[in-house]
Amino acid sequence: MHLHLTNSKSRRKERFEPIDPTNVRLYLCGPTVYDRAHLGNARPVLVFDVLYRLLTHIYGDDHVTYVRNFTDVDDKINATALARKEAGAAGSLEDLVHERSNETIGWYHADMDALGALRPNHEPRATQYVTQMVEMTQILIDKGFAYAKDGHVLFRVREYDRYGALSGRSVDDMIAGARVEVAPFKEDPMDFVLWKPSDDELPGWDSPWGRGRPGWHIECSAMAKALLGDEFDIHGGGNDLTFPHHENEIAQSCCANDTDRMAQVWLHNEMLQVEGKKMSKSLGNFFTVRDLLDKGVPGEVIRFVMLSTHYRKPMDWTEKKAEEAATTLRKWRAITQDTDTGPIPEAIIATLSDDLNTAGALAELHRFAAAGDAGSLKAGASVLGLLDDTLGGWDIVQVDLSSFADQLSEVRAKAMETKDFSEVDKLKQALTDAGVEVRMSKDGVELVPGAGFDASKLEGMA
Ligand SMILES: Nc1ncnc2c1ncn2[C@@H]1O[C@H](COP(=O)(O)OP(=O)(O)OP(=O)(O)O)[C@@H](O)[C@H]1O
Ligand SMILES: [Zn+2]
Repeated sequence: MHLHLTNSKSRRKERFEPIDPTNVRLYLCGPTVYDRAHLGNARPVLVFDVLYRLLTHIYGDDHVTYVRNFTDVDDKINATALARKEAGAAGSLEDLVHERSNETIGWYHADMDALGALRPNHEPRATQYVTQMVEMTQILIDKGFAYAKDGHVLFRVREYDRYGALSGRSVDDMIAGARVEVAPFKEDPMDFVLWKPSDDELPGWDSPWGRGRPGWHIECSAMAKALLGDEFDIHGGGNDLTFPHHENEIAQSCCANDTDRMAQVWLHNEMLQVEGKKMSKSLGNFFTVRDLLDKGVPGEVIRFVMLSTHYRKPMDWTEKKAEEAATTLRKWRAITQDTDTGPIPEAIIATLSDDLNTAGALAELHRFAAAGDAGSLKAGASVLGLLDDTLGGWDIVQVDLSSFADQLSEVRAKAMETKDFSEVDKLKQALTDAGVEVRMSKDGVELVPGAGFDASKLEGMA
């Protein structure tokens, strides 16, 4: 059995052969740490988490190196720090910038942990690799691929004849379709920034081109090189990063390192959407992972919903999907409660090896559940990071809601006679507050625990 992945570079599903099977190397572009992650930001993390789990299963725990960076050089981080300083916060601006990044990284860890995403082997912060970024920029200048002008350093896109190969577009097409900035310090509007000057009061680093800071793209090229080498196996991110970010990473790395490729496989997830549009900060159509967790949706339910659509397809988050996931997980948790994990079923590995078919793997788990094969269910689920004892926020106490349904029927019957519905309303409210959906019809009362169901809120009421 072999792992196959769709390589964005060839636009084909290819058999995966690691460069070095004793050290399979992955890089995922991480978040810019200026604010809470929205649900869309969690998608690449969960896709890579399953990939990481699958690769460690195939090649061994100590034979996979997974790097995900933090971009902690950013105007919005600086803006928050400045606002805090102006509001009288203690410490230098530099301290406040650092404080903001640390705070956001803490949130990110808490949120992704709650989704059961394993921590990567390395989580470099851009600010720790500025020396390497300056070095790489200097190499590009020395080779004629970049030039310095007015405190800026720019990459000369027309010098790299393979530019555009990843997205399969010509430079001219890309210029036509992109918002490329024309600036007096650019030889060509297509050229992109490797280094730019920094204001005196903002964070900056000394460089041969004056005090400044790195551009976003060079950050990933330098961190990937430092931790994974000149060429590595799989590079990923959302497909919104293909152009220009990944195209620029390839240009920088290949030209600086004299290589034909940066990564052998480029893996891109499709977008999480809201009414047909990418969920994004700039469109304002987002909610955060924390919003959902705070509403009582267990991390495991979020994870299940995200994995129920193949990573190369766009998807929506819906309440209905969350309800269904919660129902399934509650059932599976009940089945596997006292079960020892069995051997990992081949069917799960085979399905995931077919381009990370997570939806297919969930269908396999449904089959194990239907057949009452609790050992395979638990073992198979572990590769997807599900049914894990460490996943919190999840009430697995099996409550019998039937006594509440009886109670509600009784009070309702009484209220029909007295015409005083206050007791009915009170009980209904208590159930709703505990995350139970109350359905009343003339045929009776039906109670359905929702994704945010919290059994502890019903204690002492029956
Ligand atoms: N709606 C989405 N669905 C799936 N992945 C997404 C979505 N939005 C962003 N991503 C991915 O999240 C990761 C982190 O991206 P980044 O920090 O640049 O996001 P951001 O700038 O906070 O988000 P936005 O794109 O909303 O402005 C990237 O891999 C990006 O491709
Ligand atoms: Zn990147």
